Amino acid sequence: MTDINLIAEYKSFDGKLGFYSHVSNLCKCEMRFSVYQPPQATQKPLPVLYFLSGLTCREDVFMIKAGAQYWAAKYGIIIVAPDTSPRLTGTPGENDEWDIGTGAGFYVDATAEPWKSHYQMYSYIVQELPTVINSNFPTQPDQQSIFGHSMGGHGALICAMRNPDIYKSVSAFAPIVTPMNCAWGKKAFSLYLGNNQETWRDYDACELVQKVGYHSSILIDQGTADEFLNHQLLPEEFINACAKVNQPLNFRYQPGYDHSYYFIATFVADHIRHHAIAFGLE
Ligand SMILES: N[C@@H](CCC(=O)N[C@@H](CS)C(=O)NCC(=O)O)C(=O)O
Repeated sequence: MTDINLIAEYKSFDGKLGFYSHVSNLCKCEMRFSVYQPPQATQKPLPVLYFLSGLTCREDVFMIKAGAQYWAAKYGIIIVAPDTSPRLTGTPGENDEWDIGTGAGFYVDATAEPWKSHYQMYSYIVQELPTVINSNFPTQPDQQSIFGHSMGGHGALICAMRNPDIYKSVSAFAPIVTPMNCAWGKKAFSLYLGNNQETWRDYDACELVQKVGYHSSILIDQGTADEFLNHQLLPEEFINACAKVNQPLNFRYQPGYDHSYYFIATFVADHIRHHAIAFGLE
């Protein structure tokens, strides 16, 4: 049993929403996450769906703003939302800019100084956090899926494509699909991974889909009024990359929607249903 500390707990849709902290061996600091356990969790082990948030978010934002708990309770799925980076690590510069360091871990394992001592978000999400969750909550460890938003959409896509045996399904809201080719990604990858762009490829969804693909259809929603659409998110790159290798992709442009959680809340039911189907719950 890995030690976790309960910070706060709320009844929600007959289930339980909890906020927790634990000491991460990989990130070498206290990390926080939230878990929604639907009412079915008191009766039997359930599938787990991980949600990775975007830049500047914490472990609470998805639970507060997306309205996912109703759907998690309907299908009987545990939802876990981790923080987006280590915090208070003492890494020089960690709090200087909103798109680097705190709140901006980019779901990579940093290899460059000064980030590499704490910023190990890829392995944290794929290995350490699931171990913590599976040893403290009534989960079915062989039934895991992942989704996310923006930077977290990028995280979900790369985690799923690199670990198709771990994740039954993947979906994303307004994901960064080619961090190697957008300003946010270039800045983060050059700082976290160094300047050798060869090492960036395994963290780029457009590269990965052509190299390894994914075993099932990927669902993506993207608002057409998203302020980051044309210079950061570059969805057409992913649509083209999937087409090249015949990767099944359900890409939906949503007219008039922006990058906010109002957009996510509008389509969250479709995403949870996508994962419920993969879990055999519908
Ligand atoms: N701080 C940035 C925007 C950051 C941003 O839009 N973050 C998105 C994820 S990429 C988010 O979900 N923010 C939290 C929220 O909307 O509650 C800016 O001012 O341009």
